[in-house]
Amino acid sequence: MARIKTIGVLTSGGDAPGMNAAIRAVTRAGICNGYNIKGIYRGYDGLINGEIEDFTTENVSGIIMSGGTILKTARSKEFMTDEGKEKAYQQMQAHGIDALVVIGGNGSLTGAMEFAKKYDVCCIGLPGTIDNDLYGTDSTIGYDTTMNTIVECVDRIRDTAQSHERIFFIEVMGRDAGFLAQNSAIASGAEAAIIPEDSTDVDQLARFMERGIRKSKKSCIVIVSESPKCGAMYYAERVRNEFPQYDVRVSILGHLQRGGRPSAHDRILASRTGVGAIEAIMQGQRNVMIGVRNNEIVYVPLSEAIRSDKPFDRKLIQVLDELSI
Ligand SMILES: Nc1ncnc2c1ncn2[C@@H]1O[C@H](COP(=O)(O)OP(=O)(O)OP(=O)(O)O)[C@@H](O)[C@H]1O
Ligand SMILES: O=P(O)(O)OC[C@H]1O[C@](O)(CO)[C@@H](O)[C@@H]1O
Ligand SMILES: [Mg+2]
Repeated sequence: MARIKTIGVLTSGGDAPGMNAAIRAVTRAGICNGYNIKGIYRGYDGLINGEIEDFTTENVSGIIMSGGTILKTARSKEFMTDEGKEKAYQQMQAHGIDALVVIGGNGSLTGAMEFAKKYDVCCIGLPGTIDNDLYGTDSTIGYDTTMNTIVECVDRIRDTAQSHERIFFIEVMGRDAGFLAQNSAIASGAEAAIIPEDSTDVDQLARFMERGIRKSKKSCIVIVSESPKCGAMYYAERVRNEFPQYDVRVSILGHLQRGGRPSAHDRILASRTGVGAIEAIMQGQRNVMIGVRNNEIVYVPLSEAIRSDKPFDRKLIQVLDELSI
């Protein structure tokens, strides 16, 4: 493969706090090491449509502290087709882009992997998603900020739950992963979490109600991981039917979880992995995600990073159970 001179950077999938810090790090580390950097707007859609701009260090001034993504983002249906990928490749050629840095979640990195396979281009992934569902990195950019946002919301809901002696089911994001739900439940002192990782044969609601009643607490907070069928509404309805003596309310936190200033942790993770992406390119790495494991930068093949079985520490379930008596 010819020497890489120009690197394109894009954000894709749901925005996540810290994506701007990652764009800044890729741009500045790239420029420091002699590369041309091009910002690609609106994710893969922008690549397909040629929404591409030369980036200087000024393009990324004053953004480290902002949520969202200055490059905008998209969930591109077209990139999932062969024709879409072909158009994207043609645009890369036309703009002289030799390598792509894709900041996004498991879907975005799946797209990068498929693209790299088909066209033999260098794609480097950065783990940018609030869901923390990428394999091979301890945390993803955005996860820590979102966790803190959830905890702040739960603290507030706790005040009203206690005053009215109610059970609250609070629904949080996470797609198919319960990291946000389980850890925010521990951090906010919630009474229970209902998560996909624990949904095998146990009725999580029955288990909680049994424990909850034993505890004779008058107000309870249950964090529920989003799910198309069994979200917070579903469990609240069940309690209304099966335990009519309780006063139940639901709060779905929704997209407020994705906004806001990134935490220091996410800014540092984004900065380290952004610099790591440029170092990886300089070392001739291809088609890897830059992660951090045990405080060390790691290169995770994209095919590994998108695995759907990121380990979930079941000890966390016990921690929550024992501390919520
Ligand atoms: N198999 C695939 N082939 C090509 N592109 C894909 C593929 N899977 C996903 N993508 C691209 O990645 C985009 C983002 O994926 P997705 O909506 O799953 O979000 P994500 O990157 O996982 O982020 P998050 O989960 O945080 O929102 C998709 O809209 C699509 O453009
Ligand atoms: O903003 P959208 O497209 O509704 O996506 C929501 C989804 O994106 C995420 O915020 C990030 O993947 C999920 O937790 C959530 O299910
Ligand atoms: Mg995802």
